[in-house]
Amino acid sequence: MALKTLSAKAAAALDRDLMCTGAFSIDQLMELAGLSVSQAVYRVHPISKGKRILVAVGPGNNGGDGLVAARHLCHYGYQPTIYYPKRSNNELYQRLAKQLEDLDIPFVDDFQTALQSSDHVLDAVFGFSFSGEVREPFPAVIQAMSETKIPVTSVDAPSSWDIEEGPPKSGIGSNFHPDVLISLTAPKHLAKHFRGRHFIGGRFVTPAIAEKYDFDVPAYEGVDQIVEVGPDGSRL
Ligand SMILES: NC(=O)C1=CN([C@@H]2O[C@H](COP(=O)(O)OP(=O)(O)OC[C@H]3O[C@@H](n4cnc5c(N)ncnc54)[C@H](O)[C@@H]3O)[C@@H](O)[C@H]2O)[C@@H](O)CC1
Ligand SMILES: [K+]
Repeated sequence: MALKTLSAKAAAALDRDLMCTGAFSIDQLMELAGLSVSQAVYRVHPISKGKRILVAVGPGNNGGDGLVAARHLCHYGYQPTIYYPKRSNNELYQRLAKQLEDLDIPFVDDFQTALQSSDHVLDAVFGFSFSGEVREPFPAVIQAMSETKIPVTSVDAPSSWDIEEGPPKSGIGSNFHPDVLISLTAPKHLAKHFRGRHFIGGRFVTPAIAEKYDFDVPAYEGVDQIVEVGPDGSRL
């Protein structure tokens, strides 16, 4: 058995398909994505390992998943802190941020300082629409996540990795190897280069969609929104 993965192009088409033919709204997909991410963090980093979760939030939907996950983590009893330097005018993200502010979750401007008093980092900077060289202000964030001894969980992609090819050969991101990856709906090609703990979240996909995009829907258990898989995609 081999891990079935999607290109960035297929992942974007799948997303559109879920919303057009699948009748899901973006809010729903983001809520399900963020819920899966929160469960993966709970699985790898139970509260007994430390409550302080630093969430690095990027400007797109990957960042939105991070905002949703932070809300769920707060309700589980964690203390999230949000680094969100490029706020969008998009109403959806503004509502997600407001929901966090109403829970008194702090937003900080200095990622490196916040990192020093964190127990776990959630990397929700870039997902499958990332391309090119990392632009400001994110190079220092990727560098800090590469160097920290604090465990890092990446949402959908280790931020700065090429979606098809994996880690860059040199420069920013070339030494970024997060401990955990949670692939949303289906792993992207870069997952073949990932060596940490790998989870899949996407317990809403119809068999027809999975067949159309040729990926495996793992066997979820109980009320779980995530499944941990090995390098070949089989359930652990
Ligand atoms: N079905 C799914 O799989 C779902 C996926 N979602 C999430 O949505 C993500 C994709 O979201 P988007 O398409 O909004 O894109 P991303 O969040 O991957 O990133 C796009 C943003 O990053 C910026 N960016 C791209 N390259 C950059 C660079 N080199 N330097 C600095 N900034 C850069 C873009 O300007 C844009 O603002 C997925 O990876 C996943 O996390 C969910 O929110 C919804 C459901
Ligand atoms: K990410």
